[in-house]
Amino acid sequence: MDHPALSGLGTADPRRLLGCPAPAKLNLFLHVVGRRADGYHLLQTAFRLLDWGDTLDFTLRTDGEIRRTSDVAGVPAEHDLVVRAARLLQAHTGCRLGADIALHKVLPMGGGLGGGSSDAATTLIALNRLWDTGLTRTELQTLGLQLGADVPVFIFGCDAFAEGVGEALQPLELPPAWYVILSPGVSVPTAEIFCAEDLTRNTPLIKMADFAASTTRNDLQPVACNRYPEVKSAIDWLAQFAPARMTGSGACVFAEVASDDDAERIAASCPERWAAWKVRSASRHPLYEWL
Ligand SMILES: C[C@](O)(CO)[C@H](O)COP(=O)(O)OP(=O)(O)OC[C@H]1O[C@@H](n2ccc(N)nc2=O)[C@H](O)[C@@H]1O
Ligand SMILES: Nc1ncnc2c1ncn2[C@@H]1O[C@H](COP(=O)(O)OP(=O)(O)OP(=O)(O)O)[C@@H](O)[C@H]1O
Repeated sequence: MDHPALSGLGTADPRRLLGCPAPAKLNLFLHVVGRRADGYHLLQTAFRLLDWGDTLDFTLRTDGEIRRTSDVAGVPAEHDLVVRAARLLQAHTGCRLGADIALHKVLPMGGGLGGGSSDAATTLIALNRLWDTGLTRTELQTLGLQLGADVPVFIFGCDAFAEGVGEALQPLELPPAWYVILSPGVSVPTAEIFCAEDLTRNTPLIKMADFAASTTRNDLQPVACNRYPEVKSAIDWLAQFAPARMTGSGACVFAEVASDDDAERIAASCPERWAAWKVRSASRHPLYEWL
């Protein structure tokens, strides 16, 4: 019988899954609607998956070790969400297999693009396959939530309207779109923004059907702009071309534009001190069919 990993990306070797994508997300809006007793905030947000992200390679080990085989600047292996995700899956399932994991980082860290969370989600999805541990999508989402509030949506695997701390997900049908994304060159710690005294925490609830860019906002944006003026400068610059907004807790900002050409032109004219990308939406996670 074929090992499930045989149909892995980029290899026919059942011990390897190479080039597994970990896509970025945008929060098209983000409302803070309350706070739980444990300090975590209750949100309403729209997650949009993007056709752009990190990639990971997984190689089976039979000795149970989890090793990260690539360097990631500023993230020691023991803190890496990828390593933590692999250990969590081992502990949860009692699996005695291990893995060498190479992480090829493309997404800016602390960017609000969910890079670390997506890396963790891809690790759970890929190792569940490589180790044949057989967890369902829902079980992996629940496990992923232990690693971070943004992990479940990547396992859910499509654009979503999210409530709770971001884990109560409903699929969202959105037309394909082009975005320009700017990184203003600062890294914004998520916890610092959520802990800020000046954060609005009582935005009224909306219904999913009422979601529209014009009537929503990112409640974390004013706090991040106050503390990191480069975020505000990037929004102001991008807003010359199209309505611009911060994603997640920042620092990246984005605008939806009409075409590939517009995205190319705007990204190319970005001030040199910032990085800019033209990015297409992706309605499905590339590993969606693996669960
Ligand atoms: C801002 C978003 O990216 C929007 O999608 C997420 O809410 C953040 O998700 P994340 O990066 O996976 O965040 P976590 O690693 O779970 O949490 C980091 C810190 O942010 C704060 N936090 C996060 C999520 C949330 N709903 N309420 C919070 O108050 C907590 O202080 C937490 O200690
Ligand atoms: N594999 C990883 N990739 C990126 N960051 C990681 C990883 N593992 C741990 N981290 C830590 O997590 C922090 C946040 O990284 P990440 O890129 O996910 O932020 P983010 O895009 O703001 O996420 P979010 O949108 O989920 O808040 C980093 O500063 C880093 O210290």
